[in-house]
Amino acid sequence: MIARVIVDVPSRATDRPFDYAIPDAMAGWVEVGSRVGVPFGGRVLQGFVVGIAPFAEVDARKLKPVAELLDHLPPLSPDLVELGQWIAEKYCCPLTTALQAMIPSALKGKADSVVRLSEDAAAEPDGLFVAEEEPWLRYLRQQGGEARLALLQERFPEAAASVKAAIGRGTLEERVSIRDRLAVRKVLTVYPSEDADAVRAELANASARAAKQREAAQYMLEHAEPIPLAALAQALATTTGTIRGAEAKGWLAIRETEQRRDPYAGRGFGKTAPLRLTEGQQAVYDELAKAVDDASPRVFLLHGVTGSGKTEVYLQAIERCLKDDRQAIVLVPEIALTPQMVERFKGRFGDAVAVLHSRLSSGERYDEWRKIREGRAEVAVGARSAVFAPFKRIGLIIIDEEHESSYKQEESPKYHARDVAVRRANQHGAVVVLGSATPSLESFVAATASRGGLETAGEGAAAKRGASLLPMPDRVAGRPLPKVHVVDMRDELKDGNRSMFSRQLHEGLLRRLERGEQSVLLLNRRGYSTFVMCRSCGYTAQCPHCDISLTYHQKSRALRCHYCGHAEQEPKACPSCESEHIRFFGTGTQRVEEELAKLFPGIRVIRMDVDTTTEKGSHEKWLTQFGNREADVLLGTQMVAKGLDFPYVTLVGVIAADTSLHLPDFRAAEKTFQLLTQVAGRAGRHELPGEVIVQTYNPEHYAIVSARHHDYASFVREELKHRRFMAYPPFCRLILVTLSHEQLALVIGEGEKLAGALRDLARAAGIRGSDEGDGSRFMDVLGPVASPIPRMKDRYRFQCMLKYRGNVGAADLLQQAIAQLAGTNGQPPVTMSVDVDPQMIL
Ligand SMILES: Nc1ncnc2c1ncn2[C@@H]1O[C@H](COP(=O)(O)OP(=O)(O)OP(=O)(O)O)[C@@H](O)[C@H]1O
Ligand SMILES: [Zn+2]
Ligand SMILES: [Zn+2]
Repeated sequence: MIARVIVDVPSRATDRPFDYAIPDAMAGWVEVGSRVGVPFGGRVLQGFVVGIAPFAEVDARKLKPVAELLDHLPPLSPDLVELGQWIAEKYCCPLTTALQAMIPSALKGKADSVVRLSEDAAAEPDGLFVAEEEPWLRYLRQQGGEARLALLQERFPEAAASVKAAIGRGTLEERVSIRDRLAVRKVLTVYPSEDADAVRAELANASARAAKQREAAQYMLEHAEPIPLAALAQALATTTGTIRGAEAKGWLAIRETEQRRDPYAGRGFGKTAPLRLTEGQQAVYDELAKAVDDASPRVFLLHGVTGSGKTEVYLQAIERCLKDDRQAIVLVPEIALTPQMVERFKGRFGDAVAVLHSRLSSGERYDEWRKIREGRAEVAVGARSAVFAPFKRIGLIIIDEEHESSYKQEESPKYHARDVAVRRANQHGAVVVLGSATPSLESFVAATASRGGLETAGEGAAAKRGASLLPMPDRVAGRPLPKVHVVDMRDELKDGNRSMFSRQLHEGLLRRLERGEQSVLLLNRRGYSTFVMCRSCGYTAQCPHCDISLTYHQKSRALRCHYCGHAEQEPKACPSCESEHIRFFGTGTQRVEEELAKLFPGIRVIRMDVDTTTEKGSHEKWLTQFGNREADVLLGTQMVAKGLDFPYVTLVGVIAADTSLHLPDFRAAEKTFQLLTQVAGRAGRHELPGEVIVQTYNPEHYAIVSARHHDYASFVREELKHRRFMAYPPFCRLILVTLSHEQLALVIGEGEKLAGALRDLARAAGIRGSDEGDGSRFMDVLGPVASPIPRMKDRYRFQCMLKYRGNVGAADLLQQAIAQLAGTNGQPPVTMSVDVDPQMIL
């Protein structure tokens, strides 16, 4: 039999299956989805089996055999391999990149060379043409004749020649294996002896000297439960050696067992029972339950205002799905994957929940992943990549806060979890629920297009199957949405208030302090930087390697580049005009915190931003403290806007609403509206009514006006007008190609060639531009133009944008165009990065 293998070299030239013979010993073990080591260009590389065939396409005698099988259970299933093929095609990336994204990082092994003495050489030392006193040889014998080559090299750097010679003669054999970066964690565990009566009898007669050993044996007789060796030693205040002594006497047994890392171990999750659904929830649930029972693929957009009880609907829909003996995946934005969220799922489904997110160690993530694959979990809750959870029978995939841009991966494979989820649901006959209080325009339009007659690009995830809209317009228990006040900061300045807090927000905070209620303060930092500027000449400090302002870090008094890490000292005088009036501008969270302390002496503030949440578990710690009312104010960036549900929060303040409004991104208004609506939704979710104060310099902007009135519909109406006029998604689709290289001329030249090739290919295929024809099917090639960040890490960046509509095969044309630019090595002379359906235009 033949294995078709995709080797783990992410390049265009190797992006196809290569055939290998399956050795007899491995037959039956190698499957589609298996991870193997295969000889390739003089090395052994890791690869995935994507097909098994009876015959090779090349001369069978030239076929090399698969060198090793890396796992006994294949890490990928055939349906995931197929999904990978779809991703590679849609997002223009090598198949290996797509497949690698589906497995935990702990499984991404690296090649490792092992040398061992050949049988003959080991038996017959004289047969070796190396002096017996060679230290490396002595070492090798001590190690039982085998050692990692890297270790040998490290210990005996001078021995390279004689080791190589020995390999050349065949007295040393080299074997290349791919070791996982991380294996299953093993612990030594103590078990009671199988023959308890015999032990009892022996103990009765044993000498008094081995008191501690007897104690250990006695303990195991009384406690039938196995216990880790270290724990037993500690409990008995003795050494592990003593317990091993008892083992030697046969009084107990010590075995190696696998320890599973459970990041939530020891945390009691109070069991929750399903709530009685409100009328609105019930109507939605009924629809979902029916679809889950049907087991045919469907997509729903659940548009429920903040606090409408979407999570409870998810929980009960999952329950329904589990009853059918099918599994469920819940995707949550990384930033919202708070303990609060995890608790809700663990509380309902207990141990059947596996949690996958980036704050887990790679070992923990590996164990959670295996819990899914081995069928010990039925619900996976996780960030973007949890869409690849290795379940066998998926019945339901929920994407909470579906509008979040973090569902799009920014590195290759640049997939969107929403689209992947829809594809995966099709494979499994599963239901997809996209939930949000502020659905993305793409999803909303897809779910209403059939009814409203909107003609759009119509290829989005939701559009494929005609998504159905499920509205939940009211909060549970008739609670009102909070009142939103918009404060015009220009008026504040006119009236002589130069503080970053308007009089209203100041007043609001004061009242909360008096009443012992809590406030959430959001500093909108998107598009905001804390930069250093000279007030005399306007000079701003720039990174010497990237065309971007340096960011000021107060703690270290240093200027740092967020793209390349370049750091320098804060300047004392302006490098341009030598003025001393150079200082840092901008409102970082640190400055807000200082200002709060000044204005409200004794105020207790928890600050959450990238600086205070780097440590593992810090996120969780801050939120627990806030939940316990150990602070008056939770101050933070975007991360305080999502998913939090605290009963004593009655005020939400937005310090600078419009910093994100003027970004050079066609989604700027949409993102601002979403952020404001989401953060406003944190207030007054329980008995106490809430209030929101939004500070802005653009009070008449429709994004702000709509957020103020909780009016999603009017926002969408206005925004769609702009999108249609500018021909942006959802009225077309985009592919962004970024070219980068150290040489500017090369980048521009290749950019011109690429754009030219694309235009020629389009013309040859009979595809017109948007200004010709009726606009229902077109493709425009824009650029090349300098990227918004024109230089990064000393590399110049130019971009081309494909704007298209209808079935034009844009990704395919792009691949062809790039292939035309490729040199003899199969690669174009500059780096090209392709982003299909880009979320970040920056
Ligand atoms: N049927 C119900 N009866 C009583 N309380 C409910 C019910 N459903 C939900 N709740 C409560 O209402 C509150 C808001 O619900 P939930 O957090 O699920 O809203 P949401 O729609 O997910 O909001 P957001 O989009 O703001 O995160 C929660 O405290 C939840 O426990
Ligand atoms: Zn100056
Ligand atoms: Zn830089």
